[in-house]
Amino acid sequence: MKIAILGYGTVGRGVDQIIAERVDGVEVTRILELPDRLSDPRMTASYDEILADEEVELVVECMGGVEPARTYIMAALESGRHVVTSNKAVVAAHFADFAAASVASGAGLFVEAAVGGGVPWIASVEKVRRIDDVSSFSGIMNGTTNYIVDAMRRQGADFAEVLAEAQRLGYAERDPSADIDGIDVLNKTIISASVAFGVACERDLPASGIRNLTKADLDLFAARGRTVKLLGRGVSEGGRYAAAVEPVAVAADSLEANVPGNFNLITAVGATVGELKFYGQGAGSLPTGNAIVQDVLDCVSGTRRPVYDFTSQLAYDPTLLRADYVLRTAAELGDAEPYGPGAVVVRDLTAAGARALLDEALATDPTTFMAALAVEE
Ligand SMILES: NC(=O)C1=CN([C@@H]2O[C@H](COP(=O)(O)OP(=O)(O)OC[C@H]3O[C@@H](n4cnc5c(N)ncnc54)[C@H](OP(=O)(O)O)[C@@H]3O)[C@@H](O)[C@H]2O)C=CC1
Ligand SMILES: N[C@@H](CC=O)C(=O)O
Repeated sequence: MKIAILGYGTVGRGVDQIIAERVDGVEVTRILELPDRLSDPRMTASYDEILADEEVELVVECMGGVEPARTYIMAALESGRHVVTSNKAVVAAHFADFAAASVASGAGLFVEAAVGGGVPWIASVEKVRRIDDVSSFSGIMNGTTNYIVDAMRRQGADFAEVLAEAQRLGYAERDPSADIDGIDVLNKTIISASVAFGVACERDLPASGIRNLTKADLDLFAARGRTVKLLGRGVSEGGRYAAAVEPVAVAADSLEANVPGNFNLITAVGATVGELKFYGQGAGSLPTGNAIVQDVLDCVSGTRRPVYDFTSQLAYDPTLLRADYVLRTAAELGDAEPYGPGAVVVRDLTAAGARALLDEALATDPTTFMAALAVEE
């Protein structure tokens, strides 16, 4: 099969390298690149030229961003080209439109690499759903922030320095605010909830990140047998679902606490299968390129052709996610109990209520950090 790659950055190069070195029967014949960087005979700056090439049957989109990625993906699907994308921002924003266009034209839509980098998460959730409803999912879905927290915790590294290293290694988003403010995990959580629950997921989910996390915060939690991980979570029960993104203070001996570097660990729960955990590199050129090439191979062989159906009648109910929350803040908060030096705990908040409380605290103390307390098993 002849394919085109849109965007020749960290992920696009990884895809090209893996196909060139390890895959027979797939050829990258076209690459969309910016006009001042046409360094390879396969490159063009014209997407129309790629669409006009009838030999190209599949388009790999790894440019990032919402536009023009949305327009290019829709045009490919409408022309009957299969689409494989790693771009969670555009999928989270337009998943239902892409799914409808894919069904209408019969072209395949593959989004494995958009969540969990090299971890085969999306295909596994699809497989779980052949037998079980997914009752919950939860996990570390961002390599950059896991890399940062791991280095701060194990090496006492400085937040800004280690973020710069994650950028150098190709883990971080173009604007790393998306990583450290939880936006990247929000997009991945929306996609995961859509696939896991078969619902057009609410986009306005509670989300917070680790921008204000300090070594002192990690020490505070360590003294209580915990560490902090940024988690995306979703739950579905009784015809309702909820999802959220937030730092969670997990037990120091939990699997999540001990996930190193750029690795992700995502858990799904189904009635008959029970708990399943998926672990691997969540970011980087070759792991993410691998996930894309796996999708390409599924498409070429016809072994997997996801059909996304978002017609489930689940109602969004943010009260399903509740926890106790620790805030390290100089702000005075009602209903708060002491937790440690400079920190308080507020009991039994919804994730949405906690996000509102965080905003209130940030208005007084912009350095406030908040984490949910994971229930001790
Ligand atoms: N890096 C990773 O580990 C992972 C990334 N992803 C996702 O994959 C996508 C790509 O990420 P990544 O490879 O890291 O990003 P990069 O910025 O490294 O690569 C994107 C490339 O696309 C180019 N580009 C942007 N717009 C256009 C356009 N209109 N025409 C042609 N080229 C264009 C960019 O050029 P320029 O830089 O000059 O704008 C850049 O070279 C993103 O959606 C990201 O979220 C998903 C999983 C893991
Ligand atoms: N910036 C993202 C890249 C992969 O999705 C991350 O760090 O996980």
